[in-house]
Amino acid sequence: MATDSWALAVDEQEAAAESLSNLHLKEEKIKPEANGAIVKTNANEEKTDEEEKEDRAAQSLLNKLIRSNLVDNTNQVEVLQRDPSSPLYSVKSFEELRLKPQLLQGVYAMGFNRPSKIQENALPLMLAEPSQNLIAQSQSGTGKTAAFVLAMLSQVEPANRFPQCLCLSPTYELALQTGKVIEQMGKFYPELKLAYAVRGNKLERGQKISEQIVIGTPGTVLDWCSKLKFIDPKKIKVFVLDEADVMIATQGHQDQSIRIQRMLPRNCQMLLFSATFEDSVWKFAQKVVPDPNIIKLKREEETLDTIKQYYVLCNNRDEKFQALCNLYGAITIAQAMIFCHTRKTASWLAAELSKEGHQVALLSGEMMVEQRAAVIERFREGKEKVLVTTNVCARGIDVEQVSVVINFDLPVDKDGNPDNETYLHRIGRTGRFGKRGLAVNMVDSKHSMSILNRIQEHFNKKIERLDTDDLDEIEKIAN
Ligand SMILES: Nc1ncnc2c1ncn2[C@@H]1O[C@H](COP(=O)(O)OP(=O)(O)OP(=O)(O)O)[C@@H](O)[C@H]1O
Repeated sequence: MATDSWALAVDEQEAAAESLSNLHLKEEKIKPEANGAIVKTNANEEKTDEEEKEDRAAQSLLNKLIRSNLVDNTNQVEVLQRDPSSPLYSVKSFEELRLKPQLLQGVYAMGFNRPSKIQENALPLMLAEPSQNLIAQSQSGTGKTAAFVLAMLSQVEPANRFPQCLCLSPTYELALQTGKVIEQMGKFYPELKLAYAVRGNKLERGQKISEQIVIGTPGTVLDWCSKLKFIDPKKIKVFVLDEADVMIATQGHQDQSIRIQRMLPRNCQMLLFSATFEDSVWKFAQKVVPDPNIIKLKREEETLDTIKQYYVLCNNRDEKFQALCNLYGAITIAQAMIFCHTRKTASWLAAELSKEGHQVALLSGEMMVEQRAAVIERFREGKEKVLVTTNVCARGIDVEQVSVVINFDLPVDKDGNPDNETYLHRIGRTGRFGKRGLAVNMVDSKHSMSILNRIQEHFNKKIERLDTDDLDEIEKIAN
């Protein structure tokens, strides 16, 4: 097994390097279209060390860039009200929210017909009088951004030329994405202006900003509120903490957010949104949102119940490749994702498949975020049917319509043990929305066979052997 442990060491190094390089964002390309906000977009000035290292932010951005629709979620919403007598009810239409006409126009201009589940529950609460605090959790892509943007836009008074709503985002790029939603939704309010408090946006000392909404990263917002005094925090009516889970993964952001929150008036409405609710997020949420109402919408459970799982026994990488070629016709009936452990294997495999005349896409950690988004977008549109990628690179990215997953390498953790969570996450998405999923695992050594056995035991689900030289068997799995 000497070669195995050596390979694992190489893999580990590559995987670590991959996660580090995930945030090589091409900042100068994204230009905010803020009305009146001046933003200097110098990449070097913009990034902090923490942001470089943080790859959750890149995943979140990728998901935002590739997503054009709401994520379907049939799970129930859990609502915990602070005051049980407060009139909390769900709304089924945007009209029922009695939004200002300009906002209703903005919502419809964005193509939204009715509120999403989180919007339906959170909006009446956020718009209630007197104002209420809220902690809301719902998976990425379920409409949280639109929800708090509507809350900010409903409460802002455009005639007042000073900041009234403050929104914190974990990174520059995520701040720009949210800024775009504010601009789109608020476009029928011509007098409304938005400022980006991000590093690189240098204003003259002593200046007071007149934009009614400020969106930015915690460090710069803190400077603008305290040291530089561009913003009077006492005049803020609505304070939003977006992507709290991504936020606290970045060192320093948590403390800065708390320091900003302490400068705000007592009656300022505090809203906190997160895609997940680990303990750390929850603790942070309770520190920055006093007396909260809580809305939770669970992520749909991933399950292996509707998925046919197979393994193919091979002796080496070339045999795995041959087996994959034998399977190719069957797997490309649907869209397939092929996972490799390292970038090197992924690049090799994509090149070999292309040489065989197959059209495949490669998603790799060394690509810039926009390049990765473009690859996933093409795949999502069905322009390529097969996407070759690594686990690190594809972690946390939702590609909903995949119904075939090939583990060219089985998922292992950094100690070389089976990574059951990743296995479930990769495969457990394939059979969603009633579609049947298919998973094929390539095994090429005693070591990988033992990993497969441990995965079987863990999930208590049998993984059948598949002979890829047997055409009848291949036909069977395709149907
Ligand atoms: N009511 C709606 N009707 C139709 N589309 C919507 C609605 N609300 C949001 N969307 C769209 O759904 C997608 C996801 O929404 P949004 O970005 O608000 O989700 P999110 O929960 O904030 O995601 P994240 O956790 O990644 O920030 C966006 O493309 C958005 O334009």
